[in-house]
Amino acid sequence: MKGALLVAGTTSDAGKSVVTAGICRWLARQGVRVAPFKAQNMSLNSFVTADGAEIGRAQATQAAACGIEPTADMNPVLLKPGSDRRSQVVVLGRAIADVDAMEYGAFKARLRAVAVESLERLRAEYDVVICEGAGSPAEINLRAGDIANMGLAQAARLPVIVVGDIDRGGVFASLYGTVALLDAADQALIAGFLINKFRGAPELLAPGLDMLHGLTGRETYGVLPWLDGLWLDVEDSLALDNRPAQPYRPHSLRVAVVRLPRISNFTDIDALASEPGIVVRFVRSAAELEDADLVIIPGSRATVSDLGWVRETGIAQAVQERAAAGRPVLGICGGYQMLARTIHDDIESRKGHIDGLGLLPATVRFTAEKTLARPVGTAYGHRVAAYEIHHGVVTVDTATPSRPFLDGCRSGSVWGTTWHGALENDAFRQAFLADVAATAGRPFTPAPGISFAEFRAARLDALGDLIEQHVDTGAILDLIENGPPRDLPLIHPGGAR
Ligand SMILES: NC(=O)CC[C@H](N)C(=O)O
Repeated sequence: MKGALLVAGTTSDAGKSVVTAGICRWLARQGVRVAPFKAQNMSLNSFVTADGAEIGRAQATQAAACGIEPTADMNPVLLKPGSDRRSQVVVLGRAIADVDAMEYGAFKARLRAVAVESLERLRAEYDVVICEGAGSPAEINLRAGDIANMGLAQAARLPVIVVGDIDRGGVFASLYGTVALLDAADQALIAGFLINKFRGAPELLAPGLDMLHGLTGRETYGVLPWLDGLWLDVEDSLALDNRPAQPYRPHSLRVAVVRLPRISNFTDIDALASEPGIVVRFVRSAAELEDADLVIIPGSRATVSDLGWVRETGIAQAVQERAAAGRPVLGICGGYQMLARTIHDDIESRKGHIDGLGLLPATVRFTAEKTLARPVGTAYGHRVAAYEIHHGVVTVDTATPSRPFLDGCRSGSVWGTTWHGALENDAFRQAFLADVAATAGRPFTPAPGISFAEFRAARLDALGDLIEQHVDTGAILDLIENGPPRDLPLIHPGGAR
């Protein structure tokens, strides 16, 4: 079979990434040569491909669902917001500009061609490409310049399914309204719907689906049940904030991750979810650090401004007191930079010389050039493969004694590294956690035989199962191969007359 499909959504966080990953996994299991694609992604979770290109983390995970190596073509445009107004624009894996929304408009026409070419290359290489939209296709103010939703679907003649999140409520209005707000040509590509995050009684939903069909002439291809505890690296930070706090148990290792305003690559923490007996909480206040065995300051897209927030919230002082008391703290990339003595930044914040928290003997200097790398090293006697994404270059001050830790250092109970993904390495993670537990005085021993790769594969399989069990897969295959049904009715938007 050969073809493609675009998975759009009524809102951000409707579940497009998860559905795309699920369809990819299900197709790959059928022996189909399939690849994921997202023309334009806005995310602070990114990944470095084998050839050193930066792409959205979700596309890397979807590639894993397909059983293939991620490439820059799978996410040709990545926007990384550094403030409410400005984003770094990454094109085919390289940061090319830092722009506001108006300036970005000027790039768009060029980027549509880039995205369409990437998709064409993927379609030449793979039999099926499952494309993920961005936000909602019914952002009518942005339709003219769109490259990720209907603009892409038109350019590449893609059939489209729209995913709606029933847990938010208003799912019928948003599905109907999404179609009705589009012009006739766009409507002709919208084949039907998927309902996501359903946890009610199917018999109560059924009449609504019939009515939706009557109103739109379009099928609902499936109703996906709510899946608890899917802590997936395909999620964005919106989903992160909806995560309920887990209870601490007496023997659990308690990890508090500082929820920085511009948190990036929080998927680093994901590997901890594979360890039984670890409870991870994202925290915003100093008080919440108190009972944690390990505090992690994760990556940040805006190190200096997030460091300002860390000081304002009192978290800085709490972390300094912890370190003085010999309690564990780990800084990763932006978090590591914050733990340094000084930061020189004329690039990201343009704030010049800033004092860090001074918990590690290190100095940070921001450079215009972005480091994108896939380093391999050793720690605790185990091999560690990781990835790096940063402008700030940290130099460890050898005049002050500290111990090496990955590419960074350890001083007392404070560890710092620029490396993302290190915790995915099983033997290293377990040795590090055992050290943390011993330092914190917590009777926690990592369970033997845990494999993050297997844990991740099992989760991707669960998504494949979700599609297999709850979606009319025959109809999806038909869409992929033959495009949208030809007789789809036009919904007159109505409007005031
Ligand atoms: N990945 C990160 O945490 C990046 C840290 C910082 N924003 C830099 O670019 O250096």
